[in-house]
Amino acid sequence: MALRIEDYGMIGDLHTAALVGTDGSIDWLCLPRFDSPACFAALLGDDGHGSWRLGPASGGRCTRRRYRGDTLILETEWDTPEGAVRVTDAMPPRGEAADVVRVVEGLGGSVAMRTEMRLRFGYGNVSPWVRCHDRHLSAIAGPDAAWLEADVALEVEDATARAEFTVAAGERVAFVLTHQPSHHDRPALIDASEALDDTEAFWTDWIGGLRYEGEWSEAVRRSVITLKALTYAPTGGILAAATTSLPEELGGVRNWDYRFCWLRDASFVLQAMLGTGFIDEARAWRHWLLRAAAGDPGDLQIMYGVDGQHWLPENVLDWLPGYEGSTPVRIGNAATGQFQLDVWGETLDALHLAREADGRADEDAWELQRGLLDFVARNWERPDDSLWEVRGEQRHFVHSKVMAWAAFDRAVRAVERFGLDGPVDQWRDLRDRIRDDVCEKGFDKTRGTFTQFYGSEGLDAALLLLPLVGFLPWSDPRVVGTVEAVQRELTRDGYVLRYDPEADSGVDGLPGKEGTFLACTFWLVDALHGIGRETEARDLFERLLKTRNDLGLLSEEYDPATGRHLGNTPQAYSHVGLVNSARHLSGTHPATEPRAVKPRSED
Ligand SMILES: OC[C@H]1O[C@H](O[C@H]2O[C@H](CO)[C@@H](O)[C@H](O)[C@H]2O)[C@H](O)[C@@H](O)[C@@H]1O
Repeated sequence: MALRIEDYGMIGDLHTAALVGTDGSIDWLCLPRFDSPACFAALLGDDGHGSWRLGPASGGRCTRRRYRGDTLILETEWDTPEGAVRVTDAMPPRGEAADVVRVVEGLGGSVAMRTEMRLRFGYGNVSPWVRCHDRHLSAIAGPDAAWLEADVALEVEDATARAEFTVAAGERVAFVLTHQPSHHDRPALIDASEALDDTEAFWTDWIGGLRYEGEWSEAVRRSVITLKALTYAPTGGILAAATTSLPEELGGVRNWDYRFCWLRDASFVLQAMLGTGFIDEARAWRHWLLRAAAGDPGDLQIMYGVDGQHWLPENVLDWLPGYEGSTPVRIGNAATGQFQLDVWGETLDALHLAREADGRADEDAWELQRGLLDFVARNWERPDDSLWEVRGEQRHFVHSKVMAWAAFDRAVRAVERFGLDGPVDQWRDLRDRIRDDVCEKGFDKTRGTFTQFYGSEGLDAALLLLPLVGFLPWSDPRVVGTVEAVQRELTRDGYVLRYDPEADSGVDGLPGKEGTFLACTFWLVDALHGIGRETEARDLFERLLKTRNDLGLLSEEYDPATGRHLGNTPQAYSHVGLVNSARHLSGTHPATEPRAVKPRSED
């Protein structure tokens, strides 16, 4: 059985990522890309679906672990009765092929070690043809080939490689797993020590670009590193999370594939990246977006593959029993075909932010924006599926309409600030019409709160974003009433639910419940700060920091009753929330300014 979600740490090479457990087992790894089939899928099944354990022969969880400085090099240590040992795991910057480097180091005494590697391609469904000669192993099946080079002799039985060895203090034993499409020649061998040095140099250099002088600097650094690790370097696409089908309810059906680039999630990531000085990432994402969204603006999808791929059909992997029995295990995502009005607003907001940060107009981006604005002008009155991607009836979701308002607001500002060309009076008029529509139909005067959709009895945590996007000021009684209603009715032990799935006779069309949503809880921090309840905001933020695992990672959701992480991990949304709330509370981004970003040159 897989470990608790919070027991996993992530290593990655900006093409893909692996999850390493506290027991030294890699239980998740898709090769060669984030969205490729997994070769280690024990996370969603058992060892028979692929895993690679490396740790003391006596087994058990590590005594401690940490990332080496501000890098994605993971150091896992065990203190055993015989002595102490460290396993250092990393994926070096991608060269010719994908590599996973694991180095065992004796720290004291003499420790008996064991490794057991089951490569199972195709999400655990394909057992490869494995050949082994002393310290070298090769595995091949269909499109995949992998090689393991070890400093100790390997044995193979039932397509499983094993080795037992002892490390004394000061000794090192290295393993390098390399993957390449099977029709390519075997790539050149890499040296484990040099690879670790390269990995350290890469991350140390990258984090040097951070511009953040606020509080909670350690947590912010780890979150931006995690966000960077969720970026697909060849294209600049930003993933929602590194996994598929980690459940929002243990044993439930709310299991989705997050290994894609949602325009909404990526827009949130951009806010955090731009707000901490990473302008290059914003440029790369803008280029990715211009390529992915090229064509008819009406065909804009809410998500794309890491390379801009449009077709992401949802399928069920019926041979995988799921994380703690949570089925179905899905790959692909049917939400691709949904109409989520907010995405047009989020995308236009992100392009506006990127332009502000860059300080110059980009003709191609403006042409795309004009097309998107035309679409919003013609479609903002349609019901949609909302940012929560509900699979029930389409509705007039308040947050979606507000993001349509934001689309025209940013367009007006772009014309005013950059002198760009466009029908600005028409956009001003639409902006006013949408605001009037929302305030008339989306506000419940009796309860003093905005509602989830027009005429709804339910609330929505996304309503906390209304002042953040500049729709109304924090001082507006309707904003204060909404923040208080969300806090009163949508929290569990202080943590925020996205919405009540049972309100309005079941708004999302799905059975079961889910945990509290971490991004929404960070939005509540921002909202409490915005309405001047500073102490509460800080207390909630501190509580949220405690929900991070020992490595500073957050999944999508959290169950306050059990203290367990839920949903896909690590999740960009959650880490964005952390970075932005830290910035708000530290005063490096006043919550009263709609998503204002200070250009790096002004820092
Ligand atoms: O709850 C139903 C939906 O859940 C997923 O969507 C959530 O994750 C997305 C990626 O982070 C995020 O953009 C969205 O706001 C969240 O609701 C899932 O991807 C959907 O298919 C599913 O319908």
